[in-house]
Amino acid sequence: MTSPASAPLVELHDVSKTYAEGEALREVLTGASLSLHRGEFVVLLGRSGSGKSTLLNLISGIDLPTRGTVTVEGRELSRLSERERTLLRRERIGFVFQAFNLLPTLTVEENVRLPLELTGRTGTAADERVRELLGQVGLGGRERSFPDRLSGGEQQRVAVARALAHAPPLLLADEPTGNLDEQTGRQVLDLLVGGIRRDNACAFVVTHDPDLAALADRIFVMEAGRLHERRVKP
Ligand SMILES: Nc1ncnc2c1ncn2[C@@H]1O[C@H](COP(=O)(O)OP(=O)(O)OP(=O)(O)O)[C@@H](O)[C@H]1O
Repeated sequence: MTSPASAPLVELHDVSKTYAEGEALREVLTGASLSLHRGEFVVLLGRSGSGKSTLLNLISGIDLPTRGTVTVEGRELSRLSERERTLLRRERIGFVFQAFNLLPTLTVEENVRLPLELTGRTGTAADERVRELLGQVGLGGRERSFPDRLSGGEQQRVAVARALAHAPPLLLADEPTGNLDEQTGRQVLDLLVGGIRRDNACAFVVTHDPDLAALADRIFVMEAGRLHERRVKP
């Protein structure tokens, strides 16, 4: 039997996803299998429309597969209620999106605090965590700014701090450096990789960025709905 320490964090077994397009059915993901473990930084490459976001949505339980199984920390997502999937996502997964997705009416500090509040963590320990994270991403002193006062890079750094706030074992990112210049992208990347290494978490990151792919422990490529693992040079 596999010991809990080495059990995969995420396991996809022969997963397919079909969407209805008018009368027709279109399979956008075919027979995808994959295991992700804590401590790994894994990159997903692939052309536009190849099925990368679909895969992220299935891993996070936003969407369910047409065939096959998706298991997160030993829980098969299709067997959970919608409410259970929402809680699992909130407590065990952090997200970083290309478009930052910060809440515009909340300050920087409030944005980062949100995942802690949603998982019932308040008080001085939560305050301390928010302060520490904002320091780590170089935004100490900007706590009370609103997102629209920040540059794109600063907003993405807040988004990284927010995704890491509740120390989720799984971090999903959809082109986290897509809107950033090279130097700022690199900073965001270092924060992301540093954060998951510190927390012994796993990051699964969709990107077109070769710098990001060069840091990966493993690389997957999506080609027209089929997932392949690419050898990474030692
Ligand atoms: N809800 C849906 N209903 C119908 N078709 C969908 C739906 N979601 C995605 N698709 C289709 O599935 C295919 C894969 O889309 P997906 O968003 O996963 O690709 P992607 O690799 O993330 O693309 P990009 O890099 O452009 O974001 C596309 O052809 C898309 O039109």
